[in-house]
Amino acid sequence: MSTSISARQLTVEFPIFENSHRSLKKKVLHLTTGGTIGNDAGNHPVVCALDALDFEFKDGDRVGLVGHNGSGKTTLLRVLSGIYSPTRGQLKIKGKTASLLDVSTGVDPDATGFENIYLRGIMNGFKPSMIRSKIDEIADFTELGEYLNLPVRTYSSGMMLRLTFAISTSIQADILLMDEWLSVGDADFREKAAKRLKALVDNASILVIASHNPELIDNVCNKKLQLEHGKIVASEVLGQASNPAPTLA
Ligand SMILES: Nc1ncnc2c1ncn2[C@@H]1O[C@H](COP(=O)(O)OP(=O)(O)OP(=O)(O)O)[C@@H](O)[C@H]1O
Repeated sequence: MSTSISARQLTVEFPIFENSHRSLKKKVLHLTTGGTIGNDAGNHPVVCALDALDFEFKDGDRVGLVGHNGSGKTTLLRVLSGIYSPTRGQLKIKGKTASLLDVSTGVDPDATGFENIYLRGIMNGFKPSMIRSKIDEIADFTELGEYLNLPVRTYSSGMMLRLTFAISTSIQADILLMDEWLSVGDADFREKAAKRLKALVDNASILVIASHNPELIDNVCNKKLQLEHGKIVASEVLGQASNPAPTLA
């Protein structure tokens, strides 16, 4: 089965629970950032974060989402990952999706590192036997040793990132979703993490990444979609992506 993502008139609106929305609307009307403030069919105020998007991504696509703050990049990644449902329109996804958005979401601070590896596997729908087969590899990659037997609330932020990065990148998927290129840990770990991430990206059929770094988009992507106020305002085919682990500022 070939991997693909197809959107027709894909729209995501967020209701605004705010009494003074009329004055709010006036205030934000002239801002250059953010989705458009309007009303839904029931005349309730909403932010239109994605406004009737049409696009098609196929095998081999490395899509870079660019645009100003609040233009809708994260909302698009979240709707592709299933965190949000479209308010209107259609979204058809063929293939298994892995999301590297919000990698720390769902971590239980009172559970140990090992238990968190297991819990995340269950949340991702894996059978216990499958999780057990991956645990050693994930544990080795973190280099956290005996700390994996301690509750993660005792971890430093760098240790926590090692764990969540190792867990999130242990799943092979057809479609990979990223909000900026992940870069974690101290110098040695960062190099190791970059290799692991590159392997994951290379093996995915489709990559969709949002970034404010033009160099990253040029290095990694072969398509660029520019969003403004929740709409696609430009779509560009880039040169052949060389797909290296990018150097980040
Ligand atoms: N949960 C939410 N509730 C209400 N409005 C939201 C919510 N999430 C996003 N928005 C609005 O949707 C619009 C798009 O936001 P989004 O986070 O997708 O932008 P972005 O392009 O990822 O921005 P950035 O580059 O700053 O990360 C913005 O106007 C934002 O205020």
